[in-house]
Amino acid sequence: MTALARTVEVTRRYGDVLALDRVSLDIRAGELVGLLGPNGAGKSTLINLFVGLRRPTSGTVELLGGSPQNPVVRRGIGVTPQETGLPDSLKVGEITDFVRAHFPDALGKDELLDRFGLSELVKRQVGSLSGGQKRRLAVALAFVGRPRLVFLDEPTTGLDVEARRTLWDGIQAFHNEGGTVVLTSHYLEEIEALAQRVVVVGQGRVLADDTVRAVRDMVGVRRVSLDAGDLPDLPGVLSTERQDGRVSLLTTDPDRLVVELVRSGTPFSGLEVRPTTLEEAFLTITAKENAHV
Ligand SMILES: Nc1ncnc2c1ncn2[C@@H]1O[C@H](COP(=O)(O)OP(=O)(O)OP(=O)(O)O)[C@@H](O)[C@H]1O
Repeated sequence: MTALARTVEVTRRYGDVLALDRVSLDIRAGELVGLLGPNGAGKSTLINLFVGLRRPTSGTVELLGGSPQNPVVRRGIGVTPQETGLPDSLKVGEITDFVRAHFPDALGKDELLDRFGLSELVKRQVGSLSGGQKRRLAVALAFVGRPRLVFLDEPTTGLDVEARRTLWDGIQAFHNEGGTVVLTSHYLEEIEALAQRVVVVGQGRVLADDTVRAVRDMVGVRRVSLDAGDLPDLPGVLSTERQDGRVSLLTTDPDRLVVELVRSGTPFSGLEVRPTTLEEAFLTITAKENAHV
């Protein structure tokens, strides 16, 4: 498969901060790749290097067979950075037309707005939109120029469930037609809904590059919380915290843990099992790995 974007041994420093550390990555045509990792992992830096907003300190970045610094090359991509500023006084339809005018074969306005559930907002000024609506518009605009490759940095942060699903549908439709997508997310759920390939980034390095399933097993840590006194030794516990009589256990196998807890006859109440944040999962896994060194 052809690589549409590639980094080779890319390092990026900001002063003393090593944001990316010799990252080599190929984004192949037709892929939907999720970049997953905790805050400060280097995801945005990687996207910014791919789209030419930053240059590497060392190593090379290729985009669509050329340099990301070349504006002609960049015309073939769509980008929604983590933060965007759209002019408040323009209407949704006007902004869409403005962006469309930059591309020779732009997507029709109605089609674009329909795809991203924005049709009813076409006459609204951007300043009057909710945060979530603005974000959806910003993401939609990445698709205006019929790009071959789209980079979305945390496309759905701050969106409610329904808005998130509408965006996912728009992104998925583009991908189903053969489009290539790279998106960053903190949400494993989002990556699972969209991507086949997950690249886990941590401390500037690629920690894993695999299928969603394989990575889920790696970071699929759950938090089991309960009100209880002393607990017996339970299987598969990665860490234990206790606060005000409430115990929180992190585990990759909550079912087994709860079965063993019940079997032990230990009195407890208020049992709750919920996903951990990715950050918690990473901290746990890293702490465990370090403990074994
Ligand atoms: N312009 C900058 N100047 C100095 N340090 C920076 C700059 N941009 C990023 N960094 C640092 O580089 C590291 C990687 O940041 P980056 O924004 O790429 O991470 P991220 O994975 O996108 O994080 P988040 O999920 O919080 O957006 C962090 O330590 C960050 O503080």
